[in-house]
Amino acid sequence: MFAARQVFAQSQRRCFSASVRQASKVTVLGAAGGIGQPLSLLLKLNPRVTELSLYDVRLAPGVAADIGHINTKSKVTGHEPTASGLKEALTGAEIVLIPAGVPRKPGMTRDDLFNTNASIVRTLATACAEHAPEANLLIISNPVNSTVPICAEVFKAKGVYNPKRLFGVTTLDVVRASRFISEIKGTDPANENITVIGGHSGATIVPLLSQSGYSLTGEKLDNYVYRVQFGGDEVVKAKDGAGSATLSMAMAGARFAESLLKASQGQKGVIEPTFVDSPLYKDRGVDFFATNVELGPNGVEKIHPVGKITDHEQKLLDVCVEDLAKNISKGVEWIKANPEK
Ligand SMILES: NC(=O)C1=CN([C@@H]2O[C@H](COP(=O)(O)OP(=O)(O)OC[C@H]3O[C@@H](n4cnc5c(N)ncnc54)[C@H](O)[C@@H]3O)[C@@H](O)[C@H]2O)C=CC1
Ligand SMILES: O=C([O-])CC(=O)C(=O)O
Repeated sequence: MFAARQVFAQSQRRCFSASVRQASKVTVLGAAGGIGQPLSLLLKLNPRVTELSLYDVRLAPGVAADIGHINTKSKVTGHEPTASGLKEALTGAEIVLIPAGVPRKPGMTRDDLFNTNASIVRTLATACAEHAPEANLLIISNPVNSTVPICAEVFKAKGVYNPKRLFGVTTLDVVRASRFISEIKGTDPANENITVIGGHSGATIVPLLSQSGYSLTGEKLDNYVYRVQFGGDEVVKAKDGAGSATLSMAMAGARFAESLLKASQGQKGVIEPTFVDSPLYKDRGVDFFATNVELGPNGVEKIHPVGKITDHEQKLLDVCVEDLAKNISKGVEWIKANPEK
């Protein structure tokens, strides 16, 4: 009996160590930018990260040297666009975050960034498919609604696409939705977790206040929804030509990476909203959709359905799905016409 129990305990330990990672290399592509620097700083402060690899077309070794002096255990390396720079930055990564690309200026939509950022993301996704095909890929570069489908096509073309490992980072929408309702209701934002579904721009961002038991109506509801959908524009306007959200985005990206690390290190019930390859609206031409997603050692563990919503939320959702279908097919068509050479 005792021997049998010992064998069982040993096999349990083996199972645990097979699925739970002890070393976690995290790579940031675009690490010297407005988001990249504070994001890298927050990752350096995270004890779950054992190696932090920073790549940018400029300044990454400098950022790495600076962050590397912080007295936490993780090793920090900086990589430049040399012949082997991207390969070294990516090899062995468990998580790759991509905030590389240009940000908006006042008067621009996220879609106005498409022409520049699509090719940056294509190049970086190609390198990820070659050097870190099994990593979790977290796309921050806008327009997320189109850059995520571009990455999926790059991975498919290389024969390494795993839909469970590709994530558009929409965490900032949830962070804002939670903060803004706490301002209205006088609650602690740390206790708010408003579900936000859809995509990551304007009308594709759909907050589901009703699922948290709130029932704003009329102008109050319209103002709230508008603020969540166009929170990014608020920051773009306030920065007055110097870019878009960087610090709140760094926090949101670090939170999402932390959740993935927790899940890969064995924690159960880790749920984050994220824009993933999703079955929910494929029949309406939408292959990617953000809802709450349970994370696990293999990336996406379970995609939650939208759940019960009000008629008003359903109207917002219908507009969202129509816009998203266009954003997604724009990315797919572009990458098919412009594959990486
Ligand atoms: N998903 C989201 O919720 C959010 C997304 N964003 C998006 O994140 C992106 C980055 O924004 P910021 O950091 O403010 O811009 P930034 O201009 O401050 O930084 C971008 C960095 O990317 C680097 N870069 C450019 N091309 C590269 C390449 N081929 N390889 C590696 N690095 C490259 C640049 O050198 C720069 O350091 C923008 O597209 C922005 O719209 C911004 C806020 C929120
Ligand atoms: O608004 C932008 O361009 C940047 C962004 O995605 C956000 O802040 O949500």
